[in-house]
Amino acid sequence: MAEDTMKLVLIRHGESEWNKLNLFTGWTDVELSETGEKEAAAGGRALKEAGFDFDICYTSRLKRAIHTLNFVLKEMDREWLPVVKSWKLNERHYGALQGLNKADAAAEHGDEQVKIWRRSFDICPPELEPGDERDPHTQEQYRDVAPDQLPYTECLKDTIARAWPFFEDEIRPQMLAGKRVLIAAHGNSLRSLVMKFEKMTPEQILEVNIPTGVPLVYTFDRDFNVVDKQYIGDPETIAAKINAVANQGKAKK
Ligand SMILES: O=C(O)[C@H](O)COP(=O)(O)O
Repeated sequence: MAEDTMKLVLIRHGESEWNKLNLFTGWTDVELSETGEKEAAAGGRALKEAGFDFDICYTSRLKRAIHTLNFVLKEMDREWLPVVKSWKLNERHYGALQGLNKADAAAEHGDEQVKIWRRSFDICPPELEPGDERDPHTQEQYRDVAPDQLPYTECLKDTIARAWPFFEDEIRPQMLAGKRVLIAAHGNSLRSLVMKFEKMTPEQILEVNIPTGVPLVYTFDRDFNVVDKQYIGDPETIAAKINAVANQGKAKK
C-alpha cells in the first residue's frame, strides 16, 4: 500500500563568495565561500543523523547549488545518486542589479526600494541590456535553452512561472511514485516553491527568508497539502540566520 505521506527536502546553497560580500548575485555563477562549504557539509551530516535517505536529487545550473549538493551527498555517502540539473531551479535573475552591494543600494535608493527589488512578488529589478556580459543568452550554461525562455531580469512571479511547472511536471511524479527527493537550489527559487506549497499570498511570501545550508523538510499528504514543515538544526541558530538574510538589504547605520 502506498504511504499516505511524502517527504521532500529542500536546501538552499551554503554561503557563496558573493553572499559574503553582500552582492546581488542572481545568475552570476559564483563559488561557495569556505563557510558555505562547511554549511553544506553540516547540512549533509544533519540529514544523515536524522536518518534521511534519497533516491533522486535536483539542482540548478549554478555551481553554488551544485557544489552544495555534492557536499551533502558526500557526507551521506550518496555521491552515486542521480542528479538532474535544470536552469528552471536557478536563482531569480537579478537583472542589472547583479554585482551591486545590497547595503550600498539601500543607502542610495532607500531600504524600501531595495526590499521591493528583493522581495516584491511582481516588480522586477532593472533589466540587463541584451549582449551585456551577464546576459544568459551569451552563456554556455544555457546553450540548450530556447532564447525566448531566458530572462534579462525576473520578479518572483517570473521565477514561479518556470520553477513551479518544473516541480509539477518533473519532481511531483517522482514523489508520487515513491521516490525520496532532495532539491538543492537558491533563496528565491526555493521561495517560489514554498509559496506554492503553502498557498501563500504575495504579502505572506514577502516576509519569508530562507537561510543558507539548512535542510528544510516538508511533509505532504497524497494531495500535496502540507502536513508538516521543519528545518533540521538548532532553532536559535536558524532564526539568527533567517534574520541575517532579511537584514542584508538594509543600509548600514
Ligand atoms: O541572488 C542573490 O543575491 C541571493 O542569492 C538571494 O538574494 P536575496 O535574498 O537578496 O533575494
